[in-house]
Amino acid sequence: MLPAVVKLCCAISYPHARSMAGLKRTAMAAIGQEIAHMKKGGHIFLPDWASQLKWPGNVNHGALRMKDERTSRPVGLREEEVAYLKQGQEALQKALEIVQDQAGWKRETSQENGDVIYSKVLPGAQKVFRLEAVLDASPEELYDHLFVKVEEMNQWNPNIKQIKVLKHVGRDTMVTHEVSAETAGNLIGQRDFLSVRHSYKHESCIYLAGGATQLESFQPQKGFVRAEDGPTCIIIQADGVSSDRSRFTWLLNMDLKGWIPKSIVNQALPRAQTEFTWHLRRHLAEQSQSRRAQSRRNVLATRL
Ligand SMILES: CC(C)CCC[C@@H](C)[C@H]1CC[C@H]2[C@@H]3CC=C4C[C@@H](O)CC[C@]4(C)[C@H]3CC[C@]12C
Repeated sequence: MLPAVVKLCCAISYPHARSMAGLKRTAMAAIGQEIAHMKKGGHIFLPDWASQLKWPGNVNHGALRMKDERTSRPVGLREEEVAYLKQGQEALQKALEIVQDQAGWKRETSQENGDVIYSKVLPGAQKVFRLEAVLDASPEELYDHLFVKVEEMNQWNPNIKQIKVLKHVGRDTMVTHEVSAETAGNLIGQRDFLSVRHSYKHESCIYLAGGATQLESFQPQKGFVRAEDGPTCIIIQADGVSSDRSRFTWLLNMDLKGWIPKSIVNQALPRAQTEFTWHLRRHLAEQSQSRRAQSRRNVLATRL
């Protein structure tokens, strides 16, 4: 299929390509070479430039423009896998653009523990929420709970009924299916989501991005309204003061679909963020408690 499409494109562009001169011609030749490389052995080998995303000019995460040492290496990926990787990278880029555009954010709630939720209405009337919190865990630990052990999330978060990884693409990208739990009063029925999730580590920052996707073998299921999550991201930054603390920024950008009054959705979403963070904190506290108990047991065992 791909070779046929490439041939067709070449045929269509041939008259234009012939009349090109100078740099344009050189660029055409380079693209042609890359396509030839990509076809090798039925696998698509990502060229170096594939990981170079187009970042907006004045972002403070501009360092992301540098190469990601894990994806810049040519990796043997199938065509479909490359598509998921690209979707994940694009979700990250779009989500960061939303987070970093400082205009128009309104404070929704601020809590005694310092957590703040801001909201903003995007062009097209979609309202997004941004939670800022400081958590008692290192970035690696949060990455472990929120990305590596994503399938265990429903064990500590009752708002998530079920979560399954349907596909892994390398270490940093996956396709997940989530089912939300019933909400209090059941004003909003259960939703299911099919998302591509992508993680990106850069220096002391970890990014977890997500966006709605499709999988042919996984059509919307009867009885569920398929909602759309993303482009969304969580940014985890090491806290300057302590290595066991992280700054947590979470952009919730969710289209719940179905016929629910806007006012209800706009209350449910920041509440879901607050609850999620509450359960995450409780889980982290339990984890560090059981770690401490284990190390006490280890000390005792070595003394005996
Ligand atoms: C308002 C009601 C109907 C929906 C509430 C459920 C929401 C809060 C749940 C459903 C699915 C959940 C997501 C499932 C998977 C991930 C990937 C992980 O790496 C970070 C958290 C994240 C992004 C979850 C955030 C919370 C989430 C969006």
